[in-house]
Amino acid sequence: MNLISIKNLKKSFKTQFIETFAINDISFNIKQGEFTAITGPSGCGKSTLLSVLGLLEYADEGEYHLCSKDIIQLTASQRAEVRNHHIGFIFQSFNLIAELSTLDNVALPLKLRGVAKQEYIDLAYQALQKVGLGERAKHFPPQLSGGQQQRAAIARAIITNPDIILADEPTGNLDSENSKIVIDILLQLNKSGKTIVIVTHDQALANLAQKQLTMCDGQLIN
Ligand SMILES: Nc1ncnc2c1ncn2[C@@H]1O[C@H](COP(=O)(O)OP(=O)(O)OP(=O)(O)O)[C@@H](O)[C@H]1O
Repeated sequence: MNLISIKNLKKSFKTQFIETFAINDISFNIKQGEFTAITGPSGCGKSTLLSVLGLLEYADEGEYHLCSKDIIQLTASQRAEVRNHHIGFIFQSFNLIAELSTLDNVALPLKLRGVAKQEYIDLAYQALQKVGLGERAKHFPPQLSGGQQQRAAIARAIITNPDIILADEPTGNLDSENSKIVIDILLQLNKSGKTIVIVTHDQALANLAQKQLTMCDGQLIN
């Protein structure tokens, strides 16, 4: 079953003097349970594509079906709802909130859903334990190493049990040892059935994926 279906997708950025076609007529499908890597040179549109898939950016043209739902037609609040229920996002720079404890960061997507306090605390502990961070629940992000922060970000991404995890250069800010830990967690999540799409410059990481989408100048070249 196709979890994601993209057809003739386009997105450009207009500044005063220039229009950049970041995504220029792209079509592809991603099946449930697939591990897909998006690769390509700097500036070819990888992050823009992931942001459109994650409903952080709007496409200009084309079709996007997620879980058979037509995403393009949705209002902003419907998109937020889809994001909260179906998508977990992992960023290169972790994007944890420094003023919240690790536990509260991880619990945030459930708080936004209105889940009861004891339930979100229990689930956040479970998610932290899954990524080997149970002992760090009360620490604040600045008190964690980069690798630990990314594992907390993964716990935040999986706490809602999303259909799909989108990761933009998830190992980009990590040393090789922490990269390996994060990659192993992503592979484990994929093994347990999660659909994963990563953007990466790391060809060794891309080679672990079942499918590679290679971009160049806003287009797919494979
Ligand atoms: N907000 C924006 N305003 C104007 N142009 C943008 C904006 N975001 C991206 N672009 C342009 O769109 C193109 C694609 O950018 P994108 O960040 O998607 O590339 P990328 O492949 O992820 O690059 P990198 O590997 O360096 O992160 C680039 O030419 C970039 O300059």
